[in-house]
Amino acid sequence: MTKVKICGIRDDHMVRTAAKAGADWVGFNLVPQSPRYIAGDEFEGVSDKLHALLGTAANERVRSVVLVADPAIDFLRGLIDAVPPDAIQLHGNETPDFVARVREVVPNQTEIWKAIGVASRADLRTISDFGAADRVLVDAKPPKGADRAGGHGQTFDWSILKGWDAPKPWFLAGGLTIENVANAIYATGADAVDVSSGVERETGVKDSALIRKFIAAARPA
Ligand SMILES: O=C(O)c1ccccc1N[C@@H]1O[C@H](COP(=O)(O)O)[C@@H](O)[C@H]1O
Repeated sequence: MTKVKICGIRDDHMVRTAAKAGADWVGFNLVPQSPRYIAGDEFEGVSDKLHALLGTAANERVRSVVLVADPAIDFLRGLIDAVPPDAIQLHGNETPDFVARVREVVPNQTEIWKAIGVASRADLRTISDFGAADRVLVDAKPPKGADRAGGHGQTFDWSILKGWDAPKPWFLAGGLTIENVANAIYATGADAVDVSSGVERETGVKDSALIRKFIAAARPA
């Protein structure tokens, strides 16, 4: 069954909605430039709000992911000490060496995911450099001049994944919607998908019905 991550959730109600709809992961965004940012106001940026959301996810038995971009190592230490998520998603310009450093400071029970923007088969080859990552998110590259690496609702040419021998577990991300997700899974062979913009009624505002429809579309009966 295709696994689904719903990213950019900002309130308890949507955590519960996603969990009840059958999401495998919920993602919380700590990228300040993002419209899905969960403001950090204390403890090196780990806010009470994030703490509460991670607690709700644990109660709802849905796995939690904290999305960061080019974080300071000390910031990650603070995050882990406060309340460790099930995964940390690195969605900036992190190098393979940096990801390896993150792996050293984050306990093994928290997975490290690395997002890679792709537009060609050559971009896919860079993935094998990220040996320290548990999973990769294969996402569209951001538009030119964008202030953040993801969450733009843009797809990429899925045909570049044809015949790809993935070196590790991976997600398909980038512009997935209730209309295109089934076709995207068919075209790429992805067994896990990640969505943010595609389940929003307006930028940064998740929609319960779209979350339910997206998960149903990713897992047709
Ligand atoms: O959602 C954001 O604003 C965001 C900001 C910075 C880095 C990543 C971000 N989102 C991630 O991007 C992909 C694709 O999102 P979309 O479905 O195309 O909106 C997804 O993994 C989000 O987690």
